[in-house]
Amino acid sequence: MIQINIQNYSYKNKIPVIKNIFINLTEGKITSLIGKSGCGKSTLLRVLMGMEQGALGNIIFNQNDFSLDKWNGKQNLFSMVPQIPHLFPWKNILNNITLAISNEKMLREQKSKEDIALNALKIVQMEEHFKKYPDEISLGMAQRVSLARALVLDSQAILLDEPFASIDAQTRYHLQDWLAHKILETNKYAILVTHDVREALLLSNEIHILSGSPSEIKKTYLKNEFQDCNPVSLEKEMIQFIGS
Ligand SMILES: Nc1ncnc2c1ncn2[C@@H]1O[C@H](COP(=O)(O)OP(=O)(O)OP(=O)(O)O)[C@@H](O)[C@H]1O
Repeated sequence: MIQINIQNYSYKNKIPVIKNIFINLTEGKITSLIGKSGCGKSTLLRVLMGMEQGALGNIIFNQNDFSLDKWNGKQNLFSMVPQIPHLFPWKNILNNITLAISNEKMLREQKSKEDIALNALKIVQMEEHFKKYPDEISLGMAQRVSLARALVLDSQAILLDEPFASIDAQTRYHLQDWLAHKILETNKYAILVTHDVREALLLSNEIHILSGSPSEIKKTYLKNEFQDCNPVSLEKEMIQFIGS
């Protein structure tokens, strides 16, 4: 389990954006965060990535207690799959992945960076496209490459920031199902930020609703509580909490 405790975080203007965030992540499962635009979901992910510093709180993993005041971009517990995949257009798909592989990983696994990258592309079913360039693949395929890149970083947890937001409904449906299986198969922990209540209900083990100013967790839904509920009335209830 990864225990996340963010007491608060403010940008330099000192106005707190988030407070009292307690989240427990479970191996192989997806935990979703839902909230209004601007409530601080991406900020929360950026704090976990060590991209924003100065948060108060701690992260506990494998009996290690990491204080957030020492947390920075060198952390290797989390990696992120952004909403828009950031692939280098001048590198082919294979080299977009090899770039993310450290020399330590190569030595540890006794494999070339190319072999490690091809294996990650295989997990996301993109190995046959390895020679293509980012402008020769679809957005859904680019999202899978972005996930492969997160996988080679060897982080325990993957932070997914609205990964399906710009993808058409049919591809999204396919990728959602596929993603949940990959998280389980690779034993990763995952946080999914989404605006889509149905997506959260479909994929998550646990859903946290963020609202207020500063935002905090207003309501938590556990899978064993929501899996047998009527999805339409549950969706209505959640939307009310999102707006509160
Ligand atoms: N670098 C920054 N400096 C100061 N304030 C910021 C910065 N980045 C974001 N904010 C503010 O922090 C708040 C939360 O922004 P954030 O992007 O985390 O929201 P969000 O919930 O992810 O929104 P969305 O759903 O639209 O992506 C907003 O009020 C935003 O204006």
